[in-house]
Amino acid sequence: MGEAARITVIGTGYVGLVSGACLAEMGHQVICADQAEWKVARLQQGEIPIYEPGLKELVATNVSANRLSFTSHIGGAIRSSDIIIIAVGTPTQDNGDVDMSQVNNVLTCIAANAVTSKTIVMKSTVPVGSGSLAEQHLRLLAASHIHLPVVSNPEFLREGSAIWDTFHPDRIVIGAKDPEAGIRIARLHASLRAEVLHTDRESAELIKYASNAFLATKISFINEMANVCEKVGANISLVAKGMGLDRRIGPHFLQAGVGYGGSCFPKDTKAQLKLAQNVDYDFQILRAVIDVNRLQRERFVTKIEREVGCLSGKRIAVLGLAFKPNTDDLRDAPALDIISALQQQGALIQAYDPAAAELVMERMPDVPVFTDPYEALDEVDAIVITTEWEAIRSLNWRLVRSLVKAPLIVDGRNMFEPVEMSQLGFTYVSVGRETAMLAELVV
Ligand SMILES: NC(=O)c1ccc[n+]([C@@H]2O[C@H](COP(=O)([O-])OP(=O)(O)OC[C@H]3O[C@@H](n4cnc5c(N)ncnc54)[C@H](O)[C@@H]3O)[C@@H](O)[C@H]2O)c1
Ligand SMILES: O=c1ccn([C@@H]2O[C@H](COP(=O)(O)OP(=O)(O)O[C@H]3O[C@H](CO)[C@@H](O)[C@H](O)[C@H]3O)[C@@H](O)[C@H]2O)c(=O)[nH]1
Repeated sequence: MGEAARITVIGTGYVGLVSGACLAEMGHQVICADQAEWKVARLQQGEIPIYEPGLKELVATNVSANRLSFTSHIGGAIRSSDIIIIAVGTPTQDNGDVDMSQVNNVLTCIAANAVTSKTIVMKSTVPVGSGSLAEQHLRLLAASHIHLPVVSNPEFLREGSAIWDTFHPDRIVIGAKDPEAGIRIARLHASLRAEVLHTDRESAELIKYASNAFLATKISFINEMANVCEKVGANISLVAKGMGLDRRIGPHFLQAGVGYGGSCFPKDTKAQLKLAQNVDYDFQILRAVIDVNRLQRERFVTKIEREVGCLSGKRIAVLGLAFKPNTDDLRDAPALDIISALQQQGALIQAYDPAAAELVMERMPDVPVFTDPYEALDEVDAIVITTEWEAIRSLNWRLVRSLVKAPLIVDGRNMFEPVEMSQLGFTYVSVGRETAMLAELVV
């Protein structure tokens, strides 16, 4: 391992908490600071405010080893560290511009509290040029003898596998104007055997948006292919498999369904589109990616209507509410839009999610959410699957068949083999495989 560093991570959300705990595990001395006192209080009591597999254990181990602590006294945390990692939120505003207010508040706080020079790491996803603006902001506010170089070190972790991703990154991107600051940040990750790409700061900032935009493009592309499959009687699972075997394409992010959600792809694609507009460039592909993703949710609701008929008064079980499995994150979760659309047409929802139930009850108090999936399935006219949780895959589907009023499954994540579900007595409708299913049955 390289030398242990004294680090403060500001923002203890999905990224800050995971990064802080992982850096502590790598041997560094880490303070996680957040302005949300309730969050810090829970963390100090050993509770984890989010659901992320393995995080509770990782935090506990490093707190016990005195390498990790939590505070809401951000100034004190800044003063006692040499490296400050910014991991606060950068939501998109209604016009597509990135809301930098959380980052700017942190910068002001750093300038006010830095009595010695420190390296500032921008881990939040920020538009190109933000690192340069941040450095100017700090230079204006901090004492003149204090050196506060800003290094861009975008984060690529996925929720649900965030710890694995942090310890096994495909690459670590470091964008620095001050080469020594860049090397200092690269050294933090010396114990990981990962490729480190040193770039200028602007390129590093853009790599993050470009990566998310490209992954979102793959998803919208495969969803459009799925829509074509439905019209021509092909099976999108086989089409994706055949495409993915080409090493130039690769098998990942070709899972058709209700489209992408979450805290990143929706906001980062919109931000990138706006960023291009701001420099007078019309990023046409990205506009289509965003439109296709919105339409994919609407198409899915239409598909449910087509199968169920008039939705008024119909009981619908919606299985899986978080935007993806293994997280409780509901930010831009397709399930929530789909539930609202079904409710607008008079459907009576019975929802289930293994991790996000409590959060949904807070956010949508009129939606009954069950923690026992079988209760959600009782006497329903249709089952709608919106997130591919293992807990849903491993349900006793024979038992489910006996509980429901009508044996109809509309699967927005293509979780099952159509033939197997048909053999269990269900009418099974998924995305991009409907006609292919009929063909298989005929054979
Ligand atoms: N969630 C992901 O999977 C992911 C992955 C890669 C990158 N990112 C990027 O990382 C950044 C953080 O995302 P997140 O999902 O962790 O956000 P989040 O909303 O979960 O967490 C942000 C935290 O920052 C705290 N905060 C806000 N202003 C503060 C301030 N002035 N001082 C101290 N704390 C403050 C909030 O209380 C909150 O706990 C965003 O820019 C996001 O785009 C997110
Ligand atoms: O083939 C696929 C793959 C994903 N999805 C959906 O896409 C969304 C995002 O999934 P995923 O990328 O696994 O999760 P995130 O945690 O949002 O991670 C993305 O966003 C993060 C925040 O920027 C980045 O750090 C990650 O690299 C990037 O994968 C989810 O709704 C998935 O259901 C699909 O519909 N089809």
